[in-house]
Amino acid sequence: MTELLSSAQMRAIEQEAIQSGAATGLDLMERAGKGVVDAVLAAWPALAADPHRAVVLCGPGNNGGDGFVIARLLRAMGWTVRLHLFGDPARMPEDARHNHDLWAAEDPVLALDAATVFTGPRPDVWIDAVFGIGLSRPVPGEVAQVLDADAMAAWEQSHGIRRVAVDCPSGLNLDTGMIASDTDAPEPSGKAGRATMNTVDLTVTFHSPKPGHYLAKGPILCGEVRAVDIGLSDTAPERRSIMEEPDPERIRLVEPVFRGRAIEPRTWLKSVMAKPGKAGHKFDFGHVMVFAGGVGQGGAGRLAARAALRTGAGLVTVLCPPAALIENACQLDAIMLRALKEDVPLDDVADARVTGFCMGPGMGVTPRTRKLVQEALARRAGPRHRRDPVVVLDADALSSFAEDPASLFPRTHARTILTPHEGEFERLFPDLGSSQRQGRSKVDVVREAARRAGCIILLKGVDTVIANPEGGASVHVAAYGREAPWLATAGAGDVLAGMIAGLAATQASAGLLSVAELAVYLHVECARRFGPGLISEDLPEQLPQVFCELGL
Ligand SMILES: NC(=O)C1=CN([C@@H]2O[C@H](COP(=O)(O)OP(=O)(O)OC[C@H]3O[C@@H](n4cnc5c(N)ncnc54)[C@H](O)[C@@H]3O)[C@@H](O)[C@H]2O)[C@@H](O)CC1
Ligand SMILES: Nc1ncnc2c1ncn2[C@@H]1O[C@H](COP(=O)(O)OP(=O)(O)O)[C@@H](O)[C@H]1O
Ligand SMILES: [K+]
Repeated sequence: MTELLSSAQMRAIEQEAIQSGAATGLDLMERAGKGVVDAVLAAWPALAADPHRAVVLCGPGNNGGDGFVIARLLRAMGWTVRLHLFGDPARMPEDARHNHDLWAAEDPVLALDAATVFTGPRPDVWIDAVFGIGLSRPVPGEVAQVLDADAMAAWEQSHGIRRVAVDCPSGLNLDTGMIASDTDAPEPSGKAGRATMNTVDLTVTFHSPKPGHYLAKGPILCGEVRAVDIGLSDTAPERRSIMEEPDPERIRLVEPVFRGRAIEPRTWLKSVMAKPGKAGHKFDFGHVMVFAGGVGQGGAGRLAARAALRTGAGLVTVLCPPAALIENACQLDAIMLRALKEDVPLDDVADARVTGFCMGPGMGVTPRTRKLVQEALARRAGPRHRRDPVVVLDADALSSFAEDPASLFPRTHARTILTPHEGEFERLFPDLGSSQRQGRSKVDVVREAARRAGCIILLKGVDTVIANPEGGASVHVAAYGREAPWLATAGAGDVLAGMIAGLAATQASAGLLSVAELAVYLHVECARRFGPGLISEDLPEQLPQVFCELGL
């Protein structure tokens, strides 16, 4: 997992380095500028062969200061650089001002407006160093015009220009992934409130990536993200072991990376899953009960059940109303089946060996669903188990509490996870819904929801955020080479709920949040492995091959 640093954490680490005498602000700016130039040449080695043309856009703060360093380094390599500044040099912070002066002593500082920028010759490389973590309000109109997606069309063959952002495409908020003028939900298209913001090919950030590179519009705008080392040390770098829950102070990115290095995925899988390398009886790997709906409503539950079995649960049973028994019996083999009559308590059908409940998909939004959820949440660990059964609440199990979410929250426990999509999330947390965020990030609201609900919350999407009540949070993003648009298909969420239940019910020693992280990762791997044409039934069937390819 890579730790994603907020702007405030990044500033604190920088200040610590400066105050301790480890580096000066100028050193850091020089290393940042050099890091960008190196990253550009590494991304497009042909650019290193001979001098090219660059346009560098600089802003009034230290992001602009980085831009002045980049311009100077490219100039020293013989490049032709046109530099445009937004803001008053006299008011720039000291280090940025110093780099401005080094540039201005030899070359002009041009105005940053569309007329001046686009009347110059077509560059090979375009560097956006206008705003970074210091963005505090919407980008001013004249700058927005220059950064507009269509503006570059003023040059011929503009698609061939290599577009590079320093820290972030200017206008992107690195804490939230939103564009400064956004007031509400992230849109999938990258359309900003003002105009369509330009996307870049490469974003070079410093020391560690930031949440905004992965949340909301970040993945649409940033192209590829490279974090370059500028010699800062962090006092809290992934202090925890790989299977521990995240540090409440930090946000982590779900990926097979540990202590800053890529690790073999199997190391991660083995640390989270119970089965690899262990002998045991089927009951040693848990029993998941999945609740299915009535006649004609069983598909979602069956999908979840199949996913639970394929992820490694020793046994999986589908519970359904008696009238739906035949329908389910026709479709299930390895998965067991039991009828649950309307007036029968859960304890009558679930013995002490049940280690997980998956509830919601297809169950129906009914008082009966509410009652069963309450009964599942009241169950405690059986004599052979250390932990209470995991309870995964999805879909109708969540919507059944829409009228009175507060009646659910006192009953949840540490082995409860709610897996809403945005609509279900808004039903339980109306003030945290996507139209109510007002500058709060998806991580902020999921953390708040987890605190309120007293359990783990996983809010789905291209960016999936998982948080626990202590504030630990993870982000998984299906982007940057792991796109999975095939998951936008009915039932994909049911499969995810089943995967979480199946992994957690095995009584793996990793915590539930770590299990959920792995489930989300595997879910996307399954979709990517199958690719176009995927329907939800295909997802669990990919698991054996995905496990194999990940080295299990
Ligand atoms: N913090 C660190 O550790 C490092 C920071 N560096 C660079 O410094 C940047 C942060 O520098 P700053 O804190 O100076 O912030 P920025 O340079 O991102 O922006 C701050 C400046 O922009 C103005 N501003 C913000 N939003 C505006 C808007 N919408 N319209 C007009 N003006 C606006 C502010 O008044 C301020 O003058 C980073 O993004 C990074 O590029 C690097 O030099 C390396 C080290
Ligand atoms: N475009 C996409 N890219 C990546 N993941 C996606 C995409 N669209 C949907 N998903 C994932 O697919 C699942 C859909 O779940 P959900 O909305 O509950 O659907 P359903 O109720 O039909 O099962 C979630 O895990 C979500 O994160
Ligand atoms: K920038």
